[in-house]
Amino acid sequence: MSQASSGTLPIYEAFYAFQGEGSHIGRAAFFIRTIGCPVRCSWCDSPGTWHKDHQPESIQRLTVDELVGRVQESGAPLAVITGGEPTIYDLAPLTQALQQAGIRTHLETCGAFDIRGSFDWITVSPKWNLPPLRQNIQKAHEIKIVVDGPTAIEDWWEQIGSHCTTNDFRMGAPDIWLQPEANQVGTAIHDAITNAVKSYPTRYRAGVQLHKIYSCDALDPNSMPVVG
Ligand SMILES: Nc1nc2[nH]cc(C(=O)O)c2c(=O)[nH]1
Ligand code: SF4
Ligand SMILES: [Mg+2]
Repeated sequence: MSQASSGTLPIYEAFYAFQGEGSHIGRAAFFIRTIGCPVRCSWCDSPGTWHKDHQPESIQRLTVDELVGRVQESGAPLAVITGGEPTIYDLAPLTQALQQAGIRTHLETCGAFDIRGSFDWITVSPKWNLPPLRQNIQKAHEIKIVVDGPTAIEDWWEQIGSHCTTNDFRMGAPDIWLQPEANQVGTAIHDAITNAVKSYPTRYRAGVQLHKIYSCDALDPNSMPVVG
């Protein structure tokens, strides 16, 4: 995997919006989306980040200082580092600089790589093409399962359930969000999620991609078009 060279990262987009998913849904957040993802999910909504080695003109490599400056200018209290798959890079210089500037650091990752950096919040969204490491499931503050078919919920529980020390949110278990895959939104997936939440009420939460309903990312001209 390639490394960030001397305090720079290849950035696909950096924009100000609100967190559209998970426990921080609706909170103002600055998004830093790195380029490069070896996972290649069929329904990826950021496939533009896949151009790991090919860098069209629109793709920028930014320094940590530039990135922190942009977050500060925006006024956002937190920065969501996402991708692509951001953990293919050493995120320690960026996260340290953000935290020193008083900005909280949140991570969106598939969990398949070592996490290098200091994060206030870790979201692991596991992907079958490259399943997560046990230690990352244990580090996660929340787990986001993209429900892309009728067996997705039980298949993922079989895969990661034993990695969780407890499955009861009252005992400090991470929230496990069930989020409908955008192209499959419809009654069957919604019903499957509703039934799972009712059957396992301490384990699951029903999720949504609120930013797609609002199209809020597009309000910032520095955001790239969302697919799906
Ligand atoms: N507004 C907004 N919220 C998000 N939460 C997770 C996102 C992601 O692409 O990782 C995302 C995103 O792309 N936009
Ligand atoms: S892990 Fe995320 S960025 Fe990578 S292909 Fe899958 S959905 Fe897209
Ligand atoms: Mg997205």
